Amino acid sequence: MNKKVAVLGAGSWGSVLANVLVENGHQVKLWSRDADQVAELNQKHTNQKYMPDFTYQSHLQATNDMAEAVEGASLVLIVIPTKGLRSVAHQLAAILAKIGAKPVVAHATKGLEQNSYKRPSEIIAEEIPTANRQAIVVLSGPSHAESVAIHDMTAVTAASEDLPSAELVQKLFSNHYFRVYTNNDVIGAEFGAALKNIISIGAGALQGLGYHDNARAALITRGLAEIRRLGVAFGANPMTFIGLSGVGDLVVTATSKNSRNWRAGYQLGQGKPLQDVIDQMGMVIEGVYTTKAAYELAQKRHVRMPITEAIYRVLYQGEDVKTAIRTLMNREVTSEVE
Ligand SMILES: NC(=O)C1=CN([C@@H]2O[C@H](COP(=O)(O)OP(=O)(O)OC[C@H]3O[C@@H](n4cnc5c(N)ncnc54)[C@H](O)[C@@H]3O)[C@@H](O)[C@H]2O)C=CC1
Ligand SMILES: O=C(CO)COP(=O)(O)O
Repeated sequence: MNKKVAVLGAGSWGSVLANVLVENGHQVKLWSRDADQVAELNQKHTNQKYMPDFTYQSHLQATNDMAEAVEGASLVLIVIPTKGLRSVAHQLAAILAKIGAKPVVAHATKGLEQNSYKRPSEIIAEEIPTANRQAIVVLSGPSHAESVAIHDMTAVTAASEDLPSAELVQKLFSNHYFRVYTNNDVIGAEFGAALKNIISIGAGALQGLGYHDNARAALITRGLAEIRRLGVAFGANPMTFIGLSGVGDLVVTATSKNSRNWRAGYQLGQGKPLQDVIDQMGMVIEGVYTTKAAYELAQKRHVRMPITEAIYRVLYQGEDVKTAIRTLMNREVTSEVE
């Protein structure tokens, strides 16, 4: 089954996912807004800013023209940071309406929109009318671009309310190193994906301060408890949080130096100012923004998220990381299961 696929966003994850599809024999057009990056991808098959030292398949074609990328595609996969997702979905909607196309639209974005607290699939659903798309599919799970690029064994989830659409994504992506499961819990998949970024910052900060294995395990486990609480409050299936898009993604990002969120947390733990961390990363640190959205959402819904609250105080109220940890540990003791 050879299909035409458009991938919108040529950062580390979009470009590597596009490369997987090319390796699977599909015709892929990778769109980027950056003309220089497109030229580099087409001429040298590299993407130095986002995937230094990696060489892409020579059949991977990049373009600066979104309409050219989308023409004839059965699947359009959007891999843009949450902040830019709405504007890209808006541009895509205009093109789909103009050419009268109706592809499956998937995304691999992990975050919540500032102020609206919308999940990525909600943003896409608002921007692209059903006349111009099939169901929306969420591609999520433990998957650092750097590991997928070197064919590390990877398992992820394609979540959609529409099983055939999830199965299309599953079929297009699955191969000997990349295994895709389906799931119908879009809400759970998206909350797990967004909120693990917050805990990953915390895990990095602990390591930056010199804490060890027990501290990391405690943070991951109690972090998962509050991720689940918020997700379930919005209708997620609790079981999703023990799956790939839940604990799976949490473990990979809270234990890996490949994680931008972990690296950001590590530097914060070592005392570097947040703005310097953001400026020097050169890639999106979704957790910085998701922390604010999740904190506000939890306050509105009266969901307890003590770790998220602590990280919010560090990122947005200038609290010292050590003080935040002390406050967390000195809270009144409680039952594990609530
Ligand atoms: N890097 C990874 O290993 C993984 C990343 N993700 C998620 O995928 C999403 C994208 O992440 P990365 O590829 O890592 O980001 P990145 O920082 O490497 O690249 C982002 C890309 O999006 C483009 N972009 C940003 N705003 C835009 C806008 N308004 N219009 C057009 N293009 C825009 C940038 O030019 C860049 O090409 C994030 O939500 C991230 O959490 C998910 C799984 C793995
Ligand atoms: O979501 C990811 C891996 O599954 C990527 O995490 P980072 O954004 O922390 O790099």
